[in-house]
Parts: sequence; C-alpha cells; structure tokens
Amino acid sequence: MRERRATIRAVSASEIFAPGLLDGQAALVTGGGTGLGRAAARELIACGAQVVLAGRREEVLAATAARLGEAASIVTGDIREQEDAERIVATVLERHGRLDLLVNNAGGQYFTPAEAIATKGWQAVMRLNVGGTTRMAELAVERAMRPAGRGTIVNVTLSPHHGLAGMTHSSAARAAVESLTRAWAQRWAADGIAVVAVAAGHFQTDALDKYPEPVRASVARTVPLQRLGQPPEHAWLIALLASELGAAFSGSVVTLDGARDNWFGPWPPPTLADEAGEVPTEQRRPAATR
Ligand SMILES: CCCCCCCCCCC/C=C/C(=O)SCCNC(=O)CCNC(=O)[C@H](O)C(C)(C)COP(=O)(O)OP(=O)(O)OC[C@H]1O[C@@H](n2cnc3c(N)ncnc32)[C@H](O)[C@@H]1OP(=O)(O)O
Ligand SMILES: NC(=O)C1=CN([C@@H]2O[C@H](COP(=O)(O)OP(=O)(O)OC[C@H]3O[C@@H](n4cnc5c(N)ncnc54)[C@H](OP(=O)(O)O)[C@@H]3O)[C@@H](O)[C@H]2O)C=CC1
Repeated sequence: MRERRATIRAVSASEIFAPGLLDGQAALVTGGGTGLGRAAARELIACGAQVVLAGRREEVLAATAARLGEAASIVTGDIREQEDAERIVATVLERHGRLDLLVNNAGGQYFTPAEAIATKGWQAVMRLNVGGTTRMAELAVERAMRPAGRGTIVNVTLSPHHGLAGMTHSSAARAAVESLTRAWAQRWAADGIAVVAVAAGHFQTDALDKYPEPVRASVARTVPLQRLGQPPEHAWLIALLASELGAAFSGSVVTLDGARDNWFGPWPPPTLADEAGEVPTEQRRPAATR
C-alpha cells in the first residue's frame, strides 16, 4: 500500500501563533515522518493546515500521522525518482485540490573527511539534496502553484555557511540549494510563488544518533547558545513562512542556528585572554594626534 489516511488524534494549539493562521492551506512536507519534518508538520497542523507527509518508509510515516491526527496523511516515495515525485505531488492534489506550501525538508549526508568522499558518495549527496529538492520544487510549481497563482516553497539547508569540515559534500549541496532558492524566487515571483531557504544549525533530532559519538558529544559546544536547537523552534519558523509574511521573505536564506554561522569560538579566545580573562586592548593615540 503506497498511500494511507491517518487515524484521528488531535494536535494541541500552537504555542505562539493565533488559531487558524493557516486554515484552508494544504502543505507537503518531505521527510515529514521524522525529526524536523515531523515537528514542522505538527506546527502546520496546529495552525490549521492539512499536511501530507512524504518519505520512503511507510511505517515511519504512518506512526507519525497517527500521532498527528486526521489533518495528516501520508504518501510514500523517493524524491530522487521522477515517477515517485510526480505521484507525491499528484496525491496532494487528489486529496486537497491544492498545494499551498512545499517544505523541501528531505535531505542529508554522512560525516567523513573531505578527501575520503568517493565519487559515488558525492553524487549520492548531490542527487538527494540538489536533485530531489529541484525535482519537487519544479513539480510543485508546474502542477499546483503556477496554475493557482500562489504558493510557498521552503528549502531546508544547513548552517554554518562558512563550510563544515566532515560534511563538505553537504556544504556544497546546500550552497547550491540556497543559490537555486534565490534564482527560483526571481523566476517564479510573477506566478505569485515565494521561495525561501531555512538554514538550520544543529538541531536535536534522532538523526544525530548516526554521527560519531565524539561529534555528538561536542556539537552543542560549537553553538554560541551552547545548546542544540529544538525542533519546535524550527517548526515555528516554517509556520511563519507559510503565513502571509512568507511572500516578503522570498529569495531569502533565513538562518536559524543560535549564532553558529561564522562563530570561531568563545569570546574571549583562550589564546588571547590573560589569566583574569581580560583581552589586551590597543593603546590610545596621544591626544594631540587624534
Ligand atoms: C566536533 C564538532 C564539529 C561540528 C560538526 C557538526 C556535525 C553535526 C551535524 C549536525 C547537523 C546535522 C545535519 C543533518 O543533516 S542531520 C540529518 C541527517 N539525515 C540524513 O543524513 C538522512 C539522509 N542521508 C542519506 O540517506 C545518506 O547519507 C545519503 C545522502 C548518502 C544518501 O544515501 P543513498 O541511499 O543514496 O546512498 P548509499 O547509502 O547507497 O551510499 C552511496 C555511496 O555514498 C557513500 N557513503 C554513504 N554513506 C557513507 C558513509 N557513512 N561513509 C562513507 N561513505 C558513505 C559511499 O560511497 C556509498 O557507496 P557504496 O555503498 O558503494 O560504498
Ligand atoms: N538535525 C539537524 O541538526 C539538521 C538537519 N538539517 C536538515 O534538515 C532535514 C531534516 O533533518 P532531520 O529531521 O534531523 O533528519 P532525518 O534524517 O530524520 O530526516 C530526513 C528525512 O528525509 C527523508 N528522506 C531521506 N531521503 C529521502 C528520499 N530520497 N526521498 C524521500 N524522503 C527522504 C527520511 O525518511 P525516509 O528515510 O523514510 O525516506 C527522513 O524522514 C534534512 O534535510 C537535514 O539534512 C539541516 C541542518 C541541521
């Protein structure tokens, strides 16, 4: 069975948005069965949207949909395959007659040194993150959003932007998606379609379990906030972008990372501070030469 309706169970109201913010909207969340996608789906439903969760594993999707209630439904498919992607979009249209929001959340990579990335692995990461995202965006636009004259696409990417050693293929792939986001926003603006990227920092999802233990143990310390992001924080941003305000963000990359981007370590840098934690300051010029 490739498609299935969820059993009835309600999601509680949004903690921050007014009831009914997204009433009447239909959303598609790829990778909606787990982690950030699941949290986004929950918040969209809390705001009034109907949400279709897409992914490859039916049992994972079904379990999430059962928790989210009747506003959630599922469709299995691989966004890297044209036929699957077409079927995913067609399913949303059959069920809801519209597609207001596509959250291109399905993506990922593996952690390994840059020089150890095999050609096949590089291509796998590109095929998923760039190819899958592009395919879903183009199908959503052609089949649903352009005919309707409206729609929002949110592409989930990755912070830090200055490069992530150990995930260089993903840094490259997400940079491509952010560049596509800007270009698509221009290309589809006249069709009433907004395209935004959300560059997620380090979030506490089950997916982190696959990374090497020393990476998991230290990752929160690479964030100035000194904690991992929580999935509901990401979900609130997705819901905000799904609102009327999303159009004004079109073409933007919104970074949600607790100041991780471009952070080079704590202030003061241990190599600069003296024993009292003070940083040496430069001498003022003599008054006469100021
Ligand atoms: C000290 C702290 C420093 C800070 C660092 C911070 C790091 C923490 C990061 C926190 C941020 C989190 C970001 C996230 O994105 S979390 C979400 C993670 N979720 C996923 O990644 C899920 C999706 N990912 C995948 O499906 C796969 O990773 C992949 C993208 C590769 C797609 O899989 P596919 O099925 O197409 O590919 P295969 O498994 O068949 O593999 C194809 C080839 O890819 C190479 N490969 C794959 N896995 C590995 C691996 N683990 N190690 C090395 N090489 C790998 C390989 O060449 C495969 O071919 P072969 O099987 O023939 O060898
Ligand atoms: N957690 C974090 O700190 C960060 C996450 N991100 C990104 O956010 C997104 C969600 O991350 P997170 O929830 O943590 O991780 P997950 O690994 O839980 O999410 C990935 C989701 O995508 C689905 N998916 C993967 N490949 C495909 C495919 N080919 N076709 C359809 N669905 C697919 C998976 O389901 P299935 O396997 O059943 O297909 C899964 O539900 C990813 O793009 C991730 O890279 C970005 C920055 C940080």
